[in-house]
Amino acid sequence: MTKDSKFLQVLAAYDERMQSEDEIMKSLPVVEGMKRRDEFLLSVGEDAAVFMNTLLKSAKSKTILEIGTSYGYSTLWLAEAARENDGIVITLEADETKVTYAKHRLYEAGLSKYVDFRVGDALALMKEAKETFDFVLVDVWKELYLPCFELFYPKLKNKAWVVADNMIFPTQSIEETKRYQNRIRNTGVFSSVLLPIGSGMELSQYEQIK
Ligand SMILES: C[S@@+](CC[C@H](N)C(=O)[O-])C[C@H]1O[C@@H](n2cnc3c(N)ncnc32)[C@H](O)[C@@H]1O
Repeated sequence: MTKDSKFLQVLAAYDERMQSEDEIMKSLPVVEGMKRRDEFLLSVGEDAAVFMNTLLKSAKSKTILEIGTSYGYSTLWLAEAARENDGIVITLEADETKVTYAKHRLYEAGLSKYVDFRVGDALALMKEAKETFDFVLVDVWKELYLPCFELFYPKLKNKAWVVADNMIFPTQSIEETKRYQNRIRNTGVFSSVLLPIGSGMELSQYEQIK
């Protein structure tokens, strides 16, 4: 993994924030943690990020959709691959404060040019989107996985990759993520596998019926 120094500096800042947040989150009762969830990065974590970054580069994916920017940790990794692929990350987030932070970090990493930040409700933004996608990361609140899928499915290019996070953890949202998993597997047009990376990722590749 060769990454430039600006990327590594920004990554170190995220890692520092992540470590202190992990301690706070561990000390909070589940209900309190849920109430305060907007304070935290809630990132996919490094293993999942490295996996997606590598996959994007091998697949040479150009039009990358991220549903759930949060504070931009996963966006950083997707954008680093987009730069190599001469592509773009379109990232959707409802919370403007988080987007402001993410924009600042991506600017520091020298990757702003490769990210199109769209602020608002992901479902509305996806309905408006004119693009078709080579890669989608689904990492929004879990009750939205299924409605999000119905909106991006018609916008997938042939052989597009779709990654959905939190298929294994947290266990409280397993019912919702399972519903997404059943839906994508039952279409019959995706090859899909559950990977024990990070919080569990459903990796699916779309293959158009000829
Ligand atoms: C798990 S976090 C994303 C983490 C991020 N992908 C990362 O790895 O750094 C989920 C994000 O989805 C956002 N979100 C929730 N509902 C949304 C909606 N309807 N439209 C857009 N964003 C939404 C939340 O504000 C939150 O920041």
